[in-house]
Amino acid sequence: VKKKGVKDFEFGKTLGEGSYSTVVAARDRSNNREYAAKILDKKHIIKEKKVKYVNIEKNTLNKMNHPGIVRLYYTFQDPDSLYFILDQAKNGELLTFIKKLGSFDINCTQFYAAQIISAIEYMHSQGVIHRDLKPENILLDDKMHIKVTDFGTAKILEQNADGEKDDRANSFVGTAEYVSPELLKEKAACKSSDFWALGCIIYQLIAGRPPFKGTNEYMTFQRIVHLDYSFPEGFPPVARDLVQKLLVLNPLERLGSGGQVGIDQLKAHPFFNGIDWDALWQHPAPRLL
Ligand SMILES: NC(=O)Nc1ccc2c(c1)=C(Cc1cc(-c3cccc(C(=O)NCCN4CCCCC4)c3)c[nH]1)C(=O)N=2
Repeated sequence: VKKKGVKDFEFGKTLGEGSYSTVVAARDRSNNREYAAKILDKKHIIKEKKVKYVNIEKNTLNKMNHPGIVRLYYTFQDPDSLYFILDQAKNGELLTFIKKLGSFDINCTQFYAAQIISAIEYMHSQGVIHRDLKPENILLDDKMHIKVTDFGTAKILEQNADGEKDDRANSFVGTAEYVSPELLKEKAACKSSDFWALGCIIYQLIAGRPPFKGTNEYMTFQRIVHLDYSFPEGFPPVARDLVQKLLVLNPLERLGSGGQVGIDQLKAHPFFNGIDWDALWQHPAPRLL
């Protein structure tokens, strides 16, 4: 099969700008299929010592095959740039909808939280921790189903000597409001760190703002490590119980931790009563009101 290159695509409007990448709409000239091209400037990547992150993103995305995770179709380069040809998610970032609507009702929150759990369950089954889950990295496709993206700061848990996957990933990453206490205190993320971020996202979908937000990053970190947050009036009790079981300082005691058993306990939480986990990706998305 001939390897695709820049000439095989027509590039269009900018969909997003990151610190090390620009995402533009791309159309395959041979079949008119639409994609998102994530374009990275080689000089900038090298100068900022981000080559490692580019390889992590390519290696993790190449392992993924799940409806809730953005798919990597092709990679190629030209003299100045690296190109990742990915799924285009027509409706952009979940964050845009949270800002537009203020907050989601319980039915929409339940659906999107379930889709995020399904994507986390799959990532973890592949030995991948995302480490930077947040509404900006959760995209919405034309069916308003989610597609998790931005695996540049993900961690592939390596098989260690006795065949066990080591479960701690060292190096600081993440976005202040969603960073887990263990990452702040021990500089080590684990699978459970993704469930901490889930707790922050569920809180934000209902409250319209993340639970930990200080006037600066340091104050945000202080609030996290001291579990300094509160629920607004009218926060539904069943959602409150779920968030309180996710925003637990000890990663081992956090709902969802403990492998598949932990994830099954999370999926069995009363907040998800009525969710058919097997039909989740065939189910039409609820209308966002
Ligand atoms: N860091 C990353 O890896 N970033 C990525 C990766 C893959 C990817 C990615 C980012 C994408 C970003 C994206 C951004 C957008 C987008 C940007 C700006 C506006 C819109 C837009 O308005 N879409 C129409 C629907 N709107 C949504 C908001 C309310 C009004 C109606 C979409 C669509 N897709 C994408 O489609 N695929």
